[in-house]
Amino acid sequence: MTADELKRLAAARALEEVRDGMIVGLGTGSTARHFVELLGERVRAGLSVTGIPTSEATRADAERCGVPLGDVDAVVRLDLTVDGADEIDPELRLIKGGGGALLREKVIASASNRMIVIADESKWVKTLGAFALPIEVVPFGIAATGAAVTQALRVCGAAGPFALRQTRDGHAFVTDGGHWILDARLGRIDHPERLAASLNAIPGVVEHGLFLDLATAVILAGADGIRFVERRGRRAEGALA
Ligand SMILES: O=C(CO)[C@H](O)[C@H](O)COP(=O)(O)O
Repeated sequence: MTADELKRLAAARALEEVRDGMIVGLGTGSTARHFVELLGERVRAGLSVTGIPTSEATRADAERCGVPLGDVDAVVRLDLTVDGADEIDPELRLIKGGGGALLREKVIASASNRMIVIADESKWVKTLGAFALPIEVVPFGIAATGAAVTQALRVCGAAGPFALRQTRDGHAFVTDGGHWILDARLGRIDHPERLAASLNAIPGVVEHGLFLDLATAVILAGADGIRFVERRGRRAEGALA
């Protein structure tokens, strides 16, 4: 099976968690897009849900698939968010933001009673950090913010180079919120909580791709089938080694 087929399998399993009347956060990326498409099929078959998209790209997908959308500015709490991830560790800590939607994804996940992450098994890692950590920053004062990020990474034992994310035509990639992204190639992140706190303390940093204590479950699709991993205590139950 291809990675894309595995992503669709994970998305299909997540659909089983959706109930009539739910307000559902719609993640961003190729795995989340499968979920939106499958949700659209269920809506056409009579399911009633209100979707809250985490990006303009997902909004367009949801509209194309006929998923009814709510007003994010009027929603206080969501029942469930289903989203993809770039890396997932055994404590269900995540790196997200490969698609550049980390800020809205985190806002929506934080306001959700449950966050289910859907992924093919290649996203499961023992230690976070092989995937470059996205750090969303305001363009204003970028040199000073960059220096503060360098210092934060060093203090947290995660020193590594970072680069401004660019579009194919060489311009700075601009997020839906009008910010830029620094992608930090750290190799491994031994202390994600410490690094998250240090980055959060930098005024020019809007958000970062470390999603800690947010995912309540992960649906991993692999060659051996689907694994539903739930986070009950510190370490997830049913986790891979
Ligand atoms: O965080 C994200 C977007 O900001 C995505 O969920 C993450 O990049 C995974 O993407 P994909 O499902 O395409 O592998």
